[in-house]
Amino acid sequence: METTKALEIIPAVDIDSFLNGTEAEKNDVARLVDKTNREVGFLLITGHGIPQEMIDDVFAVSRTFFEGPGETKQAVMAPAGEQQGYHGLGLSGLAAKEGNEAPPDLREYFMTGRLDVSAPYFHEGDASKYYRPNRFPDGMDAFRTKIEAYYTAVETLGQRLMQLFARALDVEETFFDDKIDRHFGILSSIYYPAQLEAPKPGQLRAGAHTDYGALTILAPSNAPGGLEVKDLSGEWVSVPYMPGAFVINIGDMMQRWTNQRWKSNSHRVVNPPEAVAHVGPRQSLAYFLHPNFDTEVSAIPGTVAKGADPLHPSILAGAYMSEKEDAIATARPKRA
Ligand SMILES: O=C(O)CCC(=O)C(=O)O
Ligand SMILES: [Fe+2]
Repeated sequence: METTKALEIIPAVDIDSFLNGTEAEKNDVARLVDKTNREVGFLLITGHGIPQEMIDDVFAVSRTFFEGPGETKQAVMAPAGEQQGYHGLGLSGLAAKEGNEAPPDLREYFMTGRLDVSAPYFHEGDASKYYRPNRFPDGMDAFRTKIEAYYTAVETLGQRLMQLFARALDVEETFFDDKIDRHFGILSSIYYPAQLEAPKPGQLRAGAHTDYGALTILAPSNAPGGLEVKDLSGEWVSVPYMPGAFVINIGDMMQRWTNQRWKSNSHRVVNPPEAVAHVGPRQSLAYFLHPNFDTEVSAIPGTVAKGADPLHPSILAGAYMSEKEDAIATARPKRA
């Protein structure tokens, strides 16, 4: 499908007019966001204020890490059941979350959580499960500083996007503020290697899945073998690459929060065409915004019709996450 057609399904929104605009401009952006989130749950945003150079720096330090010595990666491996740290090639598959049998995804990734988890809140009760300390490789200072700077930038953008979402949902713009001020958002720097051998039948760079947080801020790179999302008729559409734009999508928790008014849509990362598969890797940066672990996710006022019951019971964000993680753990794909 050509880009213009794809942009009708997944529109590009300049959010500068929300961040710095008049009331009328803010409302225009909010209306468009509401429409898109109802229909496809994916949009592109420009005017977000994060310089391309900052994104490119994270791609560069990440590439050095992923293409560097195996020992460096092993040393910061995330232990089973933990997110922070390195996740090796062929160890996990996103399709498993949906209960689908599939060979492991053709990707490796490095995950960074909240930068400062020293306050007591992050250690009370179950909390420490969601707020683990980060695991950075020794002697790679640029890797750490570039990732941390980017984490802070997308963390702030995520908070502003939640304000935009609140406006789009016709609640106070600050509605989500105290529900995400101690979020357990996590940044994944993902590396999809060049494919020197053909993938196994059914094997993808990332199998079809939905994200489970509130929203995802994705910085893709312009390499063949990219992101696809389901359109209204259930056909896969390539998400267009637009320099400087982020892809924003709704996760399962936001779908629940909006009583399914907004769609947490299925997406996947396909393999590159065979002729260019060996040429190089694809990289992306995905920041998953998860609310505070003790935030109650229940239908937002106005999303349930008069006299109707909410479609889902209320659930704590942390408990919801654990449920999903357990489902993945029991459905781990077979090693290729
Ligand atoms: O790399 C991408 O473009 C998307 C990755 C993704 O969907 C995920 O990690 O949840
Ligand atoms: Fe995803």
